[in-house]
Amino acid sequence: MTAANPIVIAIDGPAASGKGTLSQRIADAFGFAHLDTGVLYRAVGLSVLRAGGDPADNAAAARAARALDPDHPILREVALRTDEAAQAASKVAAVPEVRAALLDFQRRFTQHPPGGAPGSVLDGRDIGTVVCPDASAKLFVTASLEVRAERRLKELRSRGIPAIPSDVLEDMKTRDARDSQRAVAPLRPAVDAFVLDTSALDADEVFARAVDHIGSKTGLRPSA
Ligand SMILES: Nc1ncnc2c1ncn2[C@@H]1O[C@H](COP(=O)(O)OP(=O)(O)O)[C@@H](O)[C@H]1O
Ligand SMILES: Nc1ccn([C@@H]2O[C@H](COP(=O)(O)OP(=O)(O)O)[C@@H](O)[C@H]2O)c(=O)n1
Repeated sequence: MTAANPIVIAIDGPAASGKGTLSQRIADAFGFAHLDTGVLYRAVGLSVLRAGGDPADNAAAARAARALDPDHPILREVALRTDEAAQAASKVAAVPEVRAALLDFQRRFTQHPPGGAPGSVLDGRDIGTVVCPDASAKLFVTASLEVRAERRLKELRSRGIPAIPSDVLEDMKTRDARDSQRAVAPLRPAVDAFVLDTSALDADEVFARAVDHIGSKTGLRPSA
């Protein structure tokens, strides 16, 4: 059975800041479900490309967003991790109809966390500001552009996806700019978010600080 008011932890930040890594650890530690919302935008972008369309075409992007459901096989493809999918994602992400369709998807997840979990952790760009403004705790995870590009390069190579350092850095700059400057749900910390610069912190240190913050907001401690 799902709790009446499931807890939501919101984790936002720019590309490769460590949001996904932190979110999964928090979800595991507190027994919550995790939704990487970037995957939804990547799936919409990739669907449009696969159909031979242009991710900046509002109608095509909106159609793909409305067709996405939690069982769609594209959500599990390795191709979602490529720069091509990331760029397409940040284009469809500027389309208001896409954001509206994905808002419903995300809210359903928080209201009924899979597996009857008592709460959920969502990571993205606008979780604390738009998707879950009433989240129990909000974190904004960031790091310098150079550190983030280096992390993404290592990650892509470890997944067997070929990557050129200067391209990865440029991709990140372009997406940061597009995500921060768009009219709808731009990337920015919520006023009540705890901002965590991870440039000089390893994943364990980031996790420890996040647990302290979540504890101070909710009174909860990790159960695992
Ligand atoms: N604090 C950290 N220090 C070093 N590497 C990290 C840290 N956090 C995450 N990483 C690594 O950086 C890469 C990007 O992290 P990820 O969590 O996917 O970022 P995001 O979800 O913000 O795009 C991954 O390979 C991850 O293992
Ligand atoms: N909540 C979200 C999540 C992602 N996005 C968009 O989707 C793109 C890919 O998101 P992501 O989280 O997978 O990207 P990375 O941080 O992993 O590089 C971002 O550049 C944003 O344009 C968004 O607009 N809102």
